Amino acid sequence: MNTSKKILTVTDLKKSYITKGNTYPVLQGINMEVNQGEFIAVMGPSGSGKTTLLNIISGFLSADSGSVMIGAENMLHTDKNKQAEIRSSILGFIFQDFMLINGLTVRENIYLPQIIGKKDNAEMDQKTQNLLDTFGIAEIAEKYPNELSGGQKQRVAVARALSNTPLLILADEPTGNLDSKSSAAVIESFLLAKEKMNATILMVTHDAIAASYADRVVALSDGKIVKELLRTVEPRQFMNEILDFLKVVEVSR
Ligand SMILES: Nc1ncnc2c1ncn2[C@@H]1O[C@H](COP(=O)(O)OP(=O)(O)OP(=O)(O)O)[C@@H](O)[C@H]1O
Repeated sequence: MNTSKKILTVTDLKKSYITKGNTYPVLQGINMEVNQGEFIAVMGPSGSGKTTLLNIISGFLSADSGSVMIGAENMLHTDKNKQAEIRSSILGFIFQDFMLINGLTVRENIYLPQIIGKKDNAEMDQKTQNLLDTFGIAEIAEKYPNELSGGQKQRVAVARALSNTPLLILADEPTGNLDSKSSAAVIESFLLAKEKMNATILMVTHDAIAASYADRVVALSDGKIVKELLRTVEPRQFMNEILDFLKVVEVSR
């Protein structure tokens, strides 16, 4: 079920890094809208500003100007405490290296983000169990992260990111370190989250196969969005469109 409710609106976002007195513009006026239930891939050459964009959206990094509205909140004009509250209540994160807590079981890792929401224990237990079932990881619920395969870890990471029912999931190269089977497990998890929970996913990736399952590919080059590709065809065919496009961007730099 897709609605057209806007989850994220980025307007004229600019960011420069200053190194040894020199200013290097990285984001040069990014405009972008994400609707609830959309799966978006952000692609572009190395150094084009993808991670910088994700870090600003999540409030880990400040911007020079522009706005980042997440729901009704402007991430750029809230204090650190409010940003932390937004991160724990509205956002879900998936990192390349999973960031699971090694001393906690799979079940406990998934349970943890809910604690901040002050729900009752039975409700949190039930939510955790639902996520374990949805992502096919109930059988490994009592295992610890170092006892899991890469694909299993990533499925746990996706379940954990959904645990506090976030408005928006931010994923930075979630298939970056994975073999093709584990990458497929991640993408299946995203598609499942979208289908069953109407999750909204913004994924930074170099992986054209992963991106080919997105509803939309936003292509960054030299700090600007140079193209948006809307998926209207099957993933395999869409991947060819993405690869053709990326070739053009690399050559024109
Ligand atoms: N903390 C920093 N200080 C100075 N420059 C930085 C900093 N972080 C990133 N940069 C520079 O900003 C540019 C964009 O970096 P960013 O990590 O956002 O790119 P990216 O598109 O995510 O790259 P990749 O695909 O290689 O991960 C790069 O030229 C990088 O060297």
